[in-house]
Amino acid sequence: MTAVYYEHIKTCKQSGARLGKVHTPHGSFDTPMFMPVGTLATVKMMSPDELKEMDAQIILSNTYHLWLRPGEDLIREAGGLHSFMNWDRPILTDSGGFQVFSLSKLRDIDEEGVRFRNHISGEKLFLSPEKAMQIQHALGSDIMMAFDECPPYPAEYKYMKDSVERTSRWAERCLREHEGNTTQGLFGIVQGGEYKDLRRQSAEDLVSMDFPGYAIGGLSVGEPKHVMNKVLEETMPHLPDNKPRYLMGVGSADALIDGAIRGVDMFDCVLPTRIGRNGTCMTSEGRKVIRNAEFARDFRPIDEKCDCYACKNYSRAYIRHLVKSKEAFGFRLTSYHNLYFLLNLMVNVREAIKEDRLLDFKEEFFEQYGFNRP
Ligand SMILES: CO[C@@H]1O[C@H](CNc2nc3cc4c(=O)[nH]c(N)nc4cc3[nH]2)[C@@H](O)[C@H]1O
Ligand SMILES: [Zn+2]
Repeated sequence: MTAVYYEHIKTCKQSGARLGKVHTPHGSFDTPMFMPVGTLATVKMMSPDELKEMDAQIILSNTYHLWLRPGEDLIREAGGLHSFMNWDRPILTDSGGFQVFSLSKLRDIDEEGVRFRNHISGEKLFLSPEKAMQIQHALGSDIMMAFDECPPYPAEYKYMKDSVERTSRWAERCLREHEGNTTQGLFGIVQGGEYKDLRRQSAEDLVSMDFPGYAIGGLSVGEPKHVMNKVLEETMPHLPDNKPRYLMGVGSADALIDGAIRGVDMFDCVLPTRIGRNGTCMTSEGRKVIRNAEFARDFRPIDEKCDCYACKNYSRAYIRHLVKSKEAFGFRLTSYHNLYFLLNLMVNVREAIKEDRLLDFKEEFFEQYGFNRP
């Protein structure tokens, strides 16, 4: 049995979405699942106890950021990321490719890897498939990601084809570097942009290398929602049913539901904590910008249908006051609620799959959230 493996529980008769579990060396998690992002070895503003309180079953961290600061050697000396950040449940680490492209201006890519400048110190750096594996080995994450190129959206067909073929060659180099490692699972990342034939080629290349799981990359990079859904529908048939599928960087409520319907098992996004830090909350009636004047004397909870710590104990007026005053506790409450909102959404999605009614759930949720409103 590999370090990371998928257990299929059932498929929703109404939607085709699947209920499952992913088993890892640090425990298992239910799918479909949302994974809170802890880029710099912390899910911003949240303690591990609070994350457990909201039943976060797996969190993310990031190779690029931790390599730059504090450095993978220090984390290895600490006994790995789990002991460094006191999190004893599963951790998934992204491989750094995407972050190089989204954070470092001066960079160039060739067969060997990516040369770029450290976005903090400006020093010249080089990241290769092998280096990305070595860093994740030092971090000790349960699920590692292959080193890939996530081309900008949109990208020319020729560029995308060359990039997909290089990403497949890089995936082989990652597997070679990872050989013999029995305590960490390595996922391949499917690329190909919005080109159906390139998505197929990328998926077939990676499936032939027999990864324990597959991510769908190159999305949530500014493309319209219908393009994301189309790419998912065109990619899923080429991925095996007995392995997890992870849609990278996706985190709005509607995208999580639409992704689960199209067979996605794992999601991550910085959205809940990022918008929480500027005083915006996800609620069952859509997003509310709690810092707005309309909430100054509103003594209701953020979301009257939410039973999270923030909604059980504090009002919109109080949280608005804290956020306007730049009080950290205010951002802790909005972050806590937003993470809870998405984790709880996935609890409801899993329930709906169990009861073969995920399409009905989607309709009810979209109606209430206001997605269907013209
Ligand atoms: C919508 O929020 C913005 O967009 C990002 C989320 N979107 C996203 N797409 C991704 C694609 C890939 C990929 O193809 N490969 C690898 N290795 N990692 C990836 C990570 C990704 N994250 C947030 O960071 C935020 O800035
Ligand atoms: Zn709440």
